[in-house]
Amino acid sequence: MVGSTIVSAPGKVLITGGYLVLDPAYEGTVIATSSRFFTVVTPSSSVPRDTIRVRSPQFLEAEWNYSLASGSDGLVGATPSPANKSNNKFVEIALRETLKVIQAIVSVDALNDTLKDERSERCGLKVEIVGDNDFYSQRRVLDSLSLPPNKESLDRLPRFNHLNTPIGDVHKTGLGSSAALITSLVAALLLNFSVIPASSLGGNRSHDTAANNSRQDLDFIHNTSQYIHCLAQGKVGSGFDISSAVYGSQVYKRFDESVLRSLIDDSARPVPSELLATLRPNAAWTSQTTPIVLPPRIQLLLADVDAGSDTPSLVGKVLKWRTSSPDQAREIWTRLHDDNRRVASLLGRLGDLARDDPGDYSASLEGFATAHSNTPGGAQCSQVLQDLKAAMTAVRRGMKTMGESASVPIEPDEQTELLDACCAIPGVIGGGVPGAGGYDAIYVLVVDTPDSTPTDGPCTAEQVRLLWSNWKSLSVSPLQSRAEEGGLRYYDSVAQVRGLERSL
Ligand SMILES: Nc1ncnc2c1ncn2[C@@H]1O[C@H](COP(=O)(O)OP(=O)(O)O)[C@@H](O)[C@H]1O
Ligand SMILES: C[C@@](O)(CCOP(=O)(O)OP(=O)(O)O)CC(=O)O
Repeated sequence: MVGSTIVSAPGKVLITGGYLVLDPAYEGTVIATSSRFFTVVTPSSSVPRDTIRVRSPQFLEAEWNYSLASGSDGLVGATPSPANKSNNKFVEIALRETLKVIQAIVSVDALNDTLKDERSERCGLKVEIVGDNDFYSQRRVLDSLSLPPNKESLDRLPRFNHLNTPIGDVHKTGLGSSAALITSLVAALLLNFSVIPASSLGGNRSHDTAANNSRQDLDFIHNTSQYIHCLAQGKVGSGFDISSAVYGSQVYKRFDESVLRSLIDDSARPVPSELLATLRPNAAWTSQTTPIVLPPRIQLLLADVDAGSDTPSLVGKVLKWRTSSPDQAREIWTRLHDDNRRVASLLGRLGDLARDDPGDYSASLEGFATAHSNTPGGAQCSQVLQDLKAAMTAVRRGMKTMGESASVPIEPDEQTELLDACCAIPGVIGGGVPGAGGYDAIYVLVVDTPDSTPTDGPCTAEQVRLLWSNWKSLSVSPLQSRAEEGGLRYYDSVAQVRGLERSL
């Protein structure tokens, strides 16, 4: 096969369920973002034969070569070249383990046949990886251009902007770069070596059409990506990030970690047939995903507060406290569980109301956004909006209580002050600290005003962004991401992705 295989996977925002989702008894609601990671895989004569060359053109010193050679077991493995200037553990493990999985399905001859250029001569494999700007803090870039950290400045940056730094020095924003990277890379490799047909990924698909694509193939990509991500991270997390990268926005319940435990703990590293037996979709994978879509005209806003909390250390402390104070923890978990479920179910209810009576829905949103209780809107819809606001406030309170009880800054006071100010703006439904919380980021759900609607002043989203740019006690920088429902996507050519050709 000659030509590029291009796959993208979205980032994530866990709006409810932080910490709870680590336990299979509880779920989390995760929203996939419009910000995506793209992997482009091309058999190419510009790369020496028996070599995989990976480049991340947004970073300095970000080229890694891997030599392909058959080991004593007859399997083709990928070994990092000693000339590489740095390691990339996530990429290295993804290449090594995906190649193993591929060879459990296709012969070495078939694998080598794929590595041919347009003249049918043996060649190497070029792998290019880029992520949307939101995955990395752009503050330093904006500073160097003397631009303030606001939406207008970010809109001026090219897509897949070069960060002028090695990957290890970049500040992350919490959208889950490694999960989106691994998922897009694993999928692109499985497609390139014809283990999975491109049709299983679809194009701009919604959850409905995804159902028509091969769920089994998506599940296989999911299981393989979960395994590789756990191996690279050195732990089995809840996996909500990989799940949303594959299937899109959803209510997620984790898999039982025993399905991966022996593969991760096996220092001898499993052989391809063992890997395949576990990673092929089977009943041991117990995760549950229920697609979720934000209701029409409800917009997700995100901001990075650039203090960067360390998720593993927060998680360790919270889980330790949960074990040492089981009764108090159970009470908090139970209450949060109810409030989290209420948020998901009210979002679904709003979506139903929008479908059943769009006029009434719009009027209710207008009333909510302008805080005019006399705006003609359906009583039912207005009530659901108020209930959603109350449920989101309760979730915030629960997360704050969890943090205070475990002596961990899940929603630190500085964030509380900021979120309270956001939530006081008419049209803001609620907000919170995504995922594990800390000083990382905040999210806010707002009523969106259609461009065609004449407004007296700035719309809710603009008012929120104005608040952020004038906020003094924390440096708050907006992100550009919107909520999206979709997961993995396949593209026929780089021209289908705005800014991709220029960035490579
Ligand atoms: N553009 C990229 N190209 C290659 N590898 C990347 C890229 N962005 C991130 N990574 C990999 O992901 C790692 C970051 O993973 P992690 O610390 O888990 O962050 P996150 O919380 O964003 O997932 C980096 O060290 C690097 O190995
Ligand atoms: C605590 C958690 O439940 C949620 C963490 O969510 P984040 O979005 O904060 O995660 P990182 O990408 O690792 O920063 C841990 C988990 O579910 O694995």
